[in-house]
Amino acid sequence: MITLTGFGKDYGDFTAVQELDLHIEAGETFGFIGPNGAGKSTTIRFLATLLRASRGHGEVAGCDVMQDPVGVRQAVGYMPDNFGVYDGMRVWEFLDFFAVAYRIGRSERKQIIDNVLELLDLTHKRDDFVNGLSRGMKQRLCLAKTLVHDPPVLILDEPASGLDPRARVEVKELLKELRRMGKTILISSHILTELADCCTSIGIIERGQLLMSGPINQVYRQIRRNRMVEIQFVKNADIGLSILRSSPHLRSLDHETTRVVAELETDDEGLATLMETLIAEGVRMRSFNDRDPTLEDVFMTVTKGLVT
Ligand SMILES: Nc1ncnc2c1ncn2[C@@H]1O[C@H](COP(=O)(O)OP(=O)(O)OP(=O)(O)O)[C@@H](O)[C@H]1O
Repeated sequence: MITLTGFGKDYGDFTAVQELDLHIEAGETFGFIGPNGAGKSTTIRFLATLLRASRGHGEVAGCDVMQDPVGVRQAVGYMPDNFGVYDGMRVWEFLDFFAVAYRIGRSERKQIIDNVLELLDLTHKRDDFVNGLSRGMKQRLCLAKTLVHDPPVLILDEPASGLDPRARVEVKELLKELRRMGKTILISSHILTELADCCTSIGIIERGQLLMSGPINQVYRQIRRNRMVEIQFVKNADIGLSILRSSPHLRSLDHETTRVVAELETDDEGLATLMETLIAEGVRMRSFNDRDPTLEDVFMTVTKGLVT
């Protein structure tokens, strides 16, 4: 649904983005992660047809970003990192303004606006003035305006920045809902916890270079070949411990009475075999938890902290 091939952008002598290749499948929620100044907004603004590439090209929903910007705009709902709202406009008028810009007919507009307000839980604010809304509500309204033309692709630049924890959770829930609706979503952030549980794939960018990208679990696995397994024994913990200690895959072991954290250099098959052996030897467990590294582990491993 979104492809970038050799995309690069220079501002004068400064290269903000080098040669970036990216591929995002339909239905993905892609987290675009990088420190401040890494080149996220530059890439996003190109995809939103607001900036010309210095090299390379891009495609969104089958439309070439440079050759067919109108096609791209029809397919994309774009939320910039800094957005303005107009004074003296009511919430429904703000949405109506964008609906008109997308040439949606008068007869359809009211229903569309009602639906979008309901989805974003803003129905009760319909007649309020936009500039009187809280930051969280303004952010939700801005997300609402990206949806009025029902685009298959959403490109959201730091949609949860500056929000309090409750509003952040609401944004995450909304993203999940939009994914369920079949939208392809590209969301940028430098706040990792924000993206960890709502993305299906991620890309990590630093100093204008994509350091790593792919399905989130694959990226985790690439970072840490060893698996961290947390086991809670109910019976025969001593047998369980000796099985673990004799495993050729064991790299480290941390245990306290009935709870064990074992680091094993193995794959899914290896873990399944271990579980089988434990059960066959009469070890009873109440949990066997293959703990993934966190997004923060991945980020710290991949980036070098070169951009400030
Ligand atoms: N119009 C511009 N002219 C000159 N340099 C620019 C311009 N826009 C961005 N840059 C520079 O390009 C680099 C990448 O900026 P960009 O805004 O794409 O980063 P970002 O990853 O979105 O950062 P942030 O998380 O802080 O928004 C930065 O060093 C920035 O200062």
